[in-house]
Amino acid sequence: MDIKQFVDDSIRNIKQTVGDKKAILALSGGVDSSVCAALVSQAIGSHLTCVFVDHGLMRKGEREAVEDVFNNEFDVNLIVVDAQERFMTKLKNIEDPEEKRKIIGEEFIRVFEEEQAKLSDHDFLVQGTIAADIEESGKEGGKLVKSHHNVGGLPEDVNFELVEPLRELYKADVRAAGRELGLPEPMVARQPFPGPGLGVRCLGEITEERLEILKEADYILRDEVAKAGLEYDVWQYFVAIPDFKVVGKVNDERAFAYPIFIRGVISEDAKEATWYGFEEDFLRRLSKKITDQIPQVVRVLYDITDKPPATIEYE
Ligand SMILES: Nc1ncnc2c1ncn2[C@@H]1O[C@H](COP(=O)(O)OP(=O)(O)OP(=O)(O)O)[C@@H](O)[C@H]1O
Repeated sequence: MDIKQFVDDSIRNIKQTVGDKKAILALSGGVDSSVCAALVSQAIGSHLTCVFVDHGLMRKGEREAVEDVFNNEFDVNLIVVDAQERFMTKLKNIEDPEEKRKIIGEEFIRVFEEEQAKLSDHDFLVQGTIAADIEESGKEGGKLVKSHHNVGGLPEDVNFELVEPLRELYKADVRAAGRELGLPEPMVARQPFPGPGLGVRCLGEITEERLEILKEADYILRDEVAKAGLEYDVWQYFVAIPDFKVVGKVNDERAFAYPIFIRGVISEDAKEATWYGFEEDFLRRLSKKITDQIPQVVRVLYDITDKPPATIEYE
């Protein structure tokens, strides 16, 4: 595919469709919605309003990266909604993974609807639907493995006209379009990240304490992977934290603190995955750094399970 041509044609089409009206887009900081935002902004500039919902379940630095790029590099109207407390309140005492996903998805839609209600002069809704999304949703009779978190779930009575400029693209082309539009490489090359964010990596009930530990450990892992130049070798790598403690020994004293799980996999399409074999030195360095920098972690476990029988994520 000629990406430059695609970008030019899309910008022209979007200009024609939206004209001098306004459009709204839910921006997650993920590849699809970011590329969509960049593309549409080239066509209609600040007539595009991007709503980024900070539910507190993003990785460390992600909100700042989105703010930096879309406030400074692109001419869009960016609204960042601080919704951490709202989400934490809804998620209190909820342990079941499916219920957690459902609550996060529903609450996201509610927040988005509230923002959209304030923008009554916006006639278009831009969605980062890509070819694979359409193929996936077209499949009949698939068993529910995980409930889906998507703006596709927005209620039907919303009076918007849809704009979906990426419908015909596969992921590699979406990334290429992002590069063509000048999005920063970390945003364009971002590894797959679950819709409910870190909510499904903070196992069982989500607590602020464990969420913080998770964010720090995940930050260290990403930093080490980047330093080792492995970002493009490992398909997905992340940390999960369970909701139980284990015994350790810190400064010659018994400690009762958290273990964390590290997972790294390679995969083509997430349907199957093989665990990634990090070098021993890498794992030693990582484990030491995490336990040195995060006193609440006394054990680092590396997951050596393929999918199947495991899934990539833990919940
Ligand atoms: N925290 C959020 N703030 C704003 N929009 C969001 C948020 N989370 C999800 N969305 C919206 O919901 C869509 C679907 O979310 P999902 O997590 O399934 O991502 P996706 O299909 O991989 O797309 P993306 O790459 O844009 O994240 C996103 O494209 C985005 O429009």
